[in-house]
Amino acid sequence: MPAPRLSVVLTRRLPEVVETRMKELFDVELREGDQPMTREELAAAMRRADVLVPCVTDQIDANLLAQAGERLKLVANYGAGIDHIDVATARMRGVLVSNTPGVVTEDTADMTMALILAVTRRIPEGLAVMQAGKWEGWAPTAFMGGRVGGRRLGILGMGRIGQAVARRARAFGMQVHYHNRRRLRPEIEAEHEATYWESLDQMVSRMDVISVNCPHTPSTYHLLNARRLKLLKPSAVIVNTSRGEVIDENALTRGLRAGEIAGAGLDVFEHGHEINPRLRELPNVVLLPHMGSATVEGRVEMGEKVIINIKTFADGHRPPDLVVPGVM
Ligand SMILES: O=CC(=O)O
Repeated sequence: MPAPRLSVVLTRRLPEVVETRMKELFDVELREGDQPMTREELAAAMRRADVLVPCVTDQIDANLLAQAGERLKLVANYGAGIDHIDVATARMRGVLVSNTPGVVTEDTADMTMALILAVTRRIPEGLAVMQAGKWEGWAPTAFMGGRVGGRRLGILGMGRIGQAVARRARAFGMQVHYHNRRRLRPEIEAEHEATYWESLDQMVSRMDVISVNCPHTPSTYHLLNARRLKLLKPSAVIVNTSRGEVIDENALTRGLRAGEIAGAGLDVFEHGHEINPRLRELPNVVLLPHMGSATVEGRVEMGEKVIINIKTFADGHRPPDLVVPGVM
């Protein structure tokens, strides 16, 4: 007799091709609307599923895991970041967690570069003038931004995405610097022509652009706190396509308002989609709705990764993208 199909509950709508493939393979429960589940709905889903497929908008904390049913065996996250999942508690309760690394790398690095260009070249200001029908023609001193070529880029977190940003930045003529928990192997560092800074304080104080590309973990929470933000040159720009919690958003907002920081490009925020309203008022800030990995190709590949993780688990093996507590 074939083994019963796994019951898989999706907390959000996924691209259609992903949902269709999942329906062929598993006993899938799709979400009807595209609103995130409430906590009650999440708790109920975790009681009836063998596998839960959440994403960044779902907080899978110890409290919810304590309410999970006996049958919940795998949380197959749709996304690379797993800071919304209490992986250690899950593991203690015998629930595995997997994610979708790798497939978000290039798209997120593209978005990082787009933000660097948007802020330094004042693209949103130009767009606003055009959309308002207020352009009065070319002028020698209008919309002067800064040239990215020759600027020093400090990458905070030189993992897969940080290195993909480095490749792009060099193609734009930027000088690449980085800070990482561990220094890269010499041949990788040479490949990126990157300068390593052991001291984050020193790197922050010398860069023209800082790009946040490290995951959010207890040790990176507010890594760019009020004290470090004060070290930035007043001409410096910060971009963040990783997680908002790495920057103290209120301190950043104060610094931008006071002219102590020249600009920011933010795709992620400290409190999900609750954004410090003052950020929206600033002309030197480009805000995006967490769309770093949002390409059709990327979102389908993320779904394919989720499917491979579930299928491998269903076949009795360790999911290839198993998240090990404490390793991210
Ligand atoms: O933010 C997106 C992800 O974690 O994949």
